Amino acid sequence: MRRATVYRYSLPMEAGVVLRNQRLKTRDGLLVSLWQDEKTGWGEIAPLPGFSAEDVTQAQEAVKHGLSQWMQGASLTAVASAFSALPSVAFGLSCADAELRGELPDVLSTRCAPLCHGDPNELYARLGALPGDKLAKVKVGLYESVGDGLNVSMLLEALPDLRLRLDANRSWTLAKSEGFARHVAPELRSRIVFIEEPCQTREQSREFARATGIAIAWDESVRDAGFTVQAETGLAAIIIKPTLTGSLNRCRQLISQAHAAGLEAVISSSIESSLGLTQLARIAQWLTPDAVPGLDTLDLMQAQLIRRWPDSVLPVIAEPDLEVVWQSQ
Ligand SMILES: O=C(O)CCC(=O)C1=CC=C[C@@H](O)[C@@H]1C(=O)O
Ligand SMILES: [Mg+2]
Repeated sequence: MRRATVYRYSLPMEAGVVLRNQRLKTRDGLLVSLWQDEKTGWGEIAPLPGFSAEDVTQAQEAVKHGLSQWMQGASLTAVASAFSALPSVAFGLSCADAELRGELPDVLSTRCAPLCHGDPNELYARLGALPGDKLAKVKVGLYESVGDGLNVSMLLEALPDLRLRLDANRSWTLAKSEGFARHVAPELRSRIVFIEEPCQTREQSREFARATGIAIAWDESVRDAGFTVQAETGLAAIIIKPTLTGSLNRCRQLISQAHAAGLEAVISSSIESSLGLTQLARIAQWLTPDAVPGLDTLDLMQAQLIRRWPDSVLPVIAEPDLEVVWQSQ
């Protein structure tokens, strides 16, 4: 016996969440809940506006189609993998599949690299209180690159055991990236674990790494057509955002390729709800246990969905309060 339900959600975001120049007032997506032989599996399908090619309506049509095939006996692993052109659908269905098959371990560590923002005193206190290896992430490239350099230096000087990941989202010209580096003393640079996509082109980012000795990581590039995982001088990591990438199998393939090339593979959020984030934390613990994932995005939302992120005080919306948009017969 098989049963499937698809829910649609719309979660209010904190005011001021801006993604690629677009204000995100609500985070909209789908949840699937599957049942087979006394087992349940959940998955979240949440195309990210400005990043995903598909939108929620397209995803919903595809999910209904895929789940109808599953109801008729198709393997969900195969159904999920067939949606390579709709990565959010492939990822969500493959998570539900992995839960149904008992493949996705339950162990959940909430350790992730905190995103640095807000009042500097509060931030220093928060970072100072991080247990063990202190690793955090700073977004750069939104304002003047010189200011970014000064800010990053201040943080590294204030907390001598802090290491930082930076993310510029391809926003700098080479000249701007040089402006940043000029204000980060060479002795501080080794504590920048990497900077994600500093420049507008990959070639400029490589040049930045060569000129400054600061390691880089590919994020957007991983989703570019024709991208292949390769070791390169100055390249430390690839960032994998499963909702934008595809099925768990596709993510596992990228992770293995990265590890074989001596690169770190970092699982990162595409601003999923607490349900998707807890699954990403479990995936990270399972497939990339040595890399701290980038999952500090729950507080951008005003509520959690179905499963609670340990320690979060945000209210949780339960299953009966969700809108059902499709159910198997
Ligand atoms: O990677 C993380 O630590 C958190 C996720 C994160 O930074 C992002 C998620 C989604 C869209 C982006 O604005 C941003 C990124 O650029 O990596
Ligand atoms: Mg990034």
